[in-house]
Amino acid sequence: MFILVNLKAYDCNPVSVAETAARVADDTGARIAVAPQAARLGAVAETGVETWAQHVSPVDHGSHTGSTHTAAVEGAGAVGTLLNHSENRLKLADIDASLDAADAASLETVVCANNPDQIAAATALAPDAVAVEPPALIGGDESVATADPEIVRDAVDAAAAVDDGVEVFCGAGIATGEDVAAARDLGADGVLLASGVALADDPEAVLRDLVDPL
Ligand SMILES: O=C(CO)COP(=O)(O)O
Repeated sequence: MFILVNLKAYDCNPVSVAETAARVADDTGARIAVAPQAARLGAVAETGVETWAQHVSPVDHGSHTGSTHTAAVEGAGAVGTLLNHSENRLKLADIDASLDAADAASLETVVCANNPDQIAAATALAPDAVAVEPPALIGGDESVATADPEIVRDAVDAAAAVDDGVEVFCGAGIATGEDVAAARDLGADGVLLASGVALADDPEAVLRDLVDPL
């Protein structure tokens, strides 16, 4: 199971979370990645943790003020990127173009989606993985794997029906090892989570608990 920690724009110390995640990954052999704000990618990558961008722009080099170019992200040390997070939705054509840009920079890709129908559409664009995250459960206390197990199962089936080489992750409300185990039992290959780590008093304890069942 892949544990991808999205720090969003939370008021936390990304380097400290990254150092902790790197230590827990080293100690346990679990695959843990951290996705900070774009401006902190380099600092996070320097900790040695697997580093992901939260978003990349669907643009080539050129006159694109304010964009997040994949080459810059890769140059800062990121190895992957989220796309189409429910808090940063993209047009279909822009997801496609961002995937091309990510491929050109050799970034791994996870396209987020709200529901199994969107998961099928996202899978057709051939990212490395898709992630189902019901917006209503994001930032909540109950994990998607227990609050809405059907959506995870249906997302796994929807992706497999289109391309069984695309992995399926789930996210929203995941904060414990039990949540990760439940997601795995529903067929997920990984989890996305944010507030459970970014807002934790003791991120190390949360990360160790998350990977405990793996
Ligand atoms: O949006 C998410 C991860 O990308 C999930 O957020 P929470 O873990 O805070 O529910």
